[in-house]
Formats: sequence, structure tokens, C-alpha cells
Amino acid sequence: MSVTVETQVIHAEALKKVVGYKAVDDYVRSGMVVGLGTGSTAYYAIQRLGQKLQEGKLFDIVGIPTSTKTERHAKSLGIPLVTLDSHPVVDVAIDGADEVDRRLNLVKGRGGSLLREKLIETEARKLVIIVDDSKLVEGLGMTGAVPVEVIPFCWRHTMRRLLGLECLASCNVSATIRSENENIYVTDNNNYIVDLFLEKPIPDIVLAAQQISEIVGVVEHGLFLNMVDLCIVSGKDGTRVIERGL
Ligand SMILES: O=C[C@H](O)[C@H](O)[C@H](O)COP(=O)(O)O
Repeated sequence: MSVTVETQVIHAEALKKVVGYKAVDDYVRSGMVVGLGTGSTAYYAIQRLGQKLQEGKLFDIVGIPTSTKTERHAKSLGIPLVTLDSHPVVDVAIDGADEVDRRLNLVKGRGGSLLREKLIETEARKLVIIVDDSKLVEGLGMTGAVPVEVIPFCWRHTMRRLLGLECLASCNVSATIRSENENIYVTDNNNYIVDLFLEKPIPDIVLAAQQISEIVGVVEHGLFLNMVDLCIVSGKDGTRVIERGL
């Protein structure tokens, strides 16, 4: 049987929609403060939330967007928005991920939004991650970059410091500054992103997260460790929920 590229794209979108809708249906209740993730999967959760608010199936919801893109999307659907400044406790946050390991540790930020995501999702009473099963990995950093947000000032120096980290010495690490349309990509926070590419898995991700954070020009990195409460995964055989520690 041959599967056309177009059919595969529709299939991939359907998998994202299933988990996005399920996250809102199962974990969002009226009166909640909801962290709104960023990316093509979180998009469907935001759609569902807007739909349920418009239909009166949910009420008294406020959302905290994790990017300017999500902010625009949520506003277009009439979702009331606040910030952590006024609402420091987030009842539930829903977001996608680039990679999810067996312990529900993540790589995030390949879409550029890791800093606001981590800031908001750290405060979530429940962090729900929504992915299709292509995001499940054995070792983090093997399917693409581990993004690191850095200040623009002397970014080459910061990149050299990242490349020199002892904890990544066995990974054959390389790095690029992220670009967009032949310019350096600028985050919502007016920073840059260094993408770290690893040929071998990080031996100790906790140590790596700590050592990356300790570099002075680093603002935040895309390793989200011990944050996730549950992950909803869709695949061709259906949808399942993986809870942390089970
Ligand atoms: O910066 C982007 C975010 O971390 C996204 O959550 C992540 O890249 C996954 O996005 P998508 O659902 O589009 O694969």
C-alpha cells in the first residue's frame, strides 16, 4: 500500500488534534488558571479551550500564554489572558514537546519559546504534555537540537563555553546560532538561541542542566527535568496517558 505525503500530513495533524482536545476535555475545569503552551500541538488545545468557552461549556477561565504567538492565537478566540504577575499559581498547563523520555523529562524550545514556557510551567500544579508517539525517545537530544537561550551580548563566547562543557565532552557536541530568513533568530525576550547538536546521548542530564544554567550568558535551556505530571500520547493504535512515576 502506498501512502501519499499529503495523507501523512493529515494523519500527523489528526494525532495532534486528538491529544490537544483530550487535554482540555480531561484536565481543564471552570474557574481554572490555564498555562497555554506553544507549538503546533498546543495549538489544538487552545482551539478547544476557545471553543468550549464560546459554547459556554467552560467559564471563568483565564489563560497565561507562553509566547507572543500563543497570545495572539488565544486573543483571537476570546480567551481572557493574564500573567504570572497577577496569577502566580497555574492550575494546569498544557504544552507540546520536542522529545519525551521514559521519565517524562523533555527537550523543548525547537520552536523558540522555551524561556516563557519554563517560567510558566514551573508554576503549574499540573503540567500536561501532549505529543504524538514520534516524540518518545530513549535518550534526550538525539532527534534534534537542545536549544539554549542566551543573551545577544558576546553570544559567540557563550557558545564556546557551552561547547567546552565537561558534561557534554563525550557527546561530540556541535553548536549553531539559530537563524531565520538569513538573520539571527530573536526570541520573544529579545535573546538568541544556541542550538546544541549531540552525536551521543548526554550521560547525566541533571548535571548537564545544572552546568548549562551556570554559564553566565545563558538565560535558560530546553531541558525540562522533573516537571511533567502526565503525558498524553497519540499514535496509530490510539491514545494513552503516561503518568510520572508509573
Ligand atoms: O518552543 C517550542 C515549544 O517548546 C514546543 O512545545 C515544542 O517545540 C513542540 O512543538 P510542536 O508541538 O509544534 O512539535
